[in-house]
Amino acid sequence: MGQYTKDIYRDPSGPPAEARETPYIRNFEDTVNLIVSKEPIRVCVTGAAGQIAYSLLYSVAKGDVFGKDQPVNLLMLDIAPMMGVLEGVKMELQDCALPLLREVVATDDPEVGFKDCDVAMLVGAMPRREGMERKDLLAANVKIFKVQGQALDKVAKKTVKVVVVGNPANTNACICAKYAQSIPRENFSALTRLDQNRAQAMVAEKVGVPADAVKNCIIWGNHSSTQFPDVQHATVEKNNQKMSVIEAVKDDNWVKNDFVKTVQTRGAAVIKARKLSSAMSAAKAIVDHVRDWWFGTPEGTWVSMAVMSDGSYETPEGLIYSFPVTIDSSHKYTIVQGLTINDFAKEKMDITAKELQEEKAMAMEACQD
Ligand SMILES: NC(=O)C1=CN([C@@H]2O[C@H](COP(=O)(O)OP(=O)(O)OC[C@H]3O[C@@H](n4cnc5c(N)ncnc54)[C@H](O)[C@@H]3O)[C@@H](O)[C@H]2O)C=CC1
Ligand SMILES: O=C(O)CCC(=O)C(=O)O
Repeated sequence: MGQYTKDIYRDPSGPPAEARETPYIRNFEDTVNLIVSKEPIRVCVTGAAGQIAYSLLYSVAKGDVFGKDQPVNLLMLDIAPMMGVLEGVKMELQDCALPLLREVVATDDPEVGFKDCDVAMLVGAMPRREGMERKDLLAANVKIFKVQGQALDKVAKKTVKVVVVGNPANTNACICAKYAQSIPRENFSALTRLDQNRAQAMVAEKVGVPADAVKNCIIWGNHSSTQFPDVQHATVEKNNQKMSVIEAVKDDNWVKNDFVKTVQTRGAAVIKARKLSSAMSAAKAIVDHVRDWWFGTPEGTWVSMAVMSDGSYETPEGLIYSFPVTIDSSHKYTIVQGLTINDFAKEKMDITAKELQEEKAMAMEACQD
């Protein structure tokens, strides 16, 4: 991949190089100057030869996640038998001629893939097939995350932000964090944004508004069929009026039954229809998750992320549990506090916590082998 230099894009009529320490935007050329003046960040995507990565890598490389002025070095990790395929993905990325894309590395060595990385998107793992629960993947996949945790611990930046996507995502993230002791716990998360997006889209359809008119749907707990999609605190804007989703939907039975069940089992429904698990929507959700972690959440809105439980809402500490969080401009998230939890919600939140405790126990055992 050719390296850009500031000189190639310098505006000849502009100030001399020494006066350009502070980037400014005046015209197209100055925008390009701004891009070339930023240091590339190092982003690792694992499972890079797989179906989710095929959409995700393009989005990252074209600026959907870290912004249109942030160059990226892509570190693509997969297993040895996939190196041929990965070379093809690398060629395609190069052939996109993307201005933000700098170095592209294809490797099967986690210590190369995670070297000095700023962000790690851990997608690589075995996907489930029709009829399986995500926890059926546990024994096979959890060991991948032990090895990757150890490698992150050794070679990644201590500020690295990690999102685990490979299932069972919450428990894999828990194991990854456990084996990366030198990296703060709060730097590890698992993806429940796809579930949030599904919930948001379902409510929007029910109310008859665009998806972005619905805010603050929550996913509590595990990215599994025990998760609790909750719209008790969500809002919707319809005909220039903001109201609660409960008020707009006016169907308590739907909110408590059809809605919850459909979101919980949407992954399985996609597998049944496509004979493959969600990929386009998963890649979009990863983009949403990491973009919000990087830039922060807009005032008055929260997003769902599975993060290390600190006991908020009486959840057991030490699980990677999905909560509503707000994020500030320095990448720090805070679990939203003080939401009213009714008996219906409490029961659902406990069920998913119990499943996570069981998964964690099984995962710890699998990691002893
Ligand atoms: N949390 C979520 O919302 C979602 C999670 N998923 C999960 O994401 C994972 C990936 O899904 P797809 O991309 O569809 O699967 P895929 O089978 O198309 O790709 C997975 C890739 O991971 C690679 N891989 C396996 N072991 C690896 C290792 N140790 N290191 C690096 N790469 C490794 C495989 O060689 C393959 O290229 C699955 O576990 C799936 O269940 C999928 C959709 C949503
Ligand atoms: O359902 C699965 O096991 C794979 C895909 C997934 O996690 C999802 O679509 O939510």
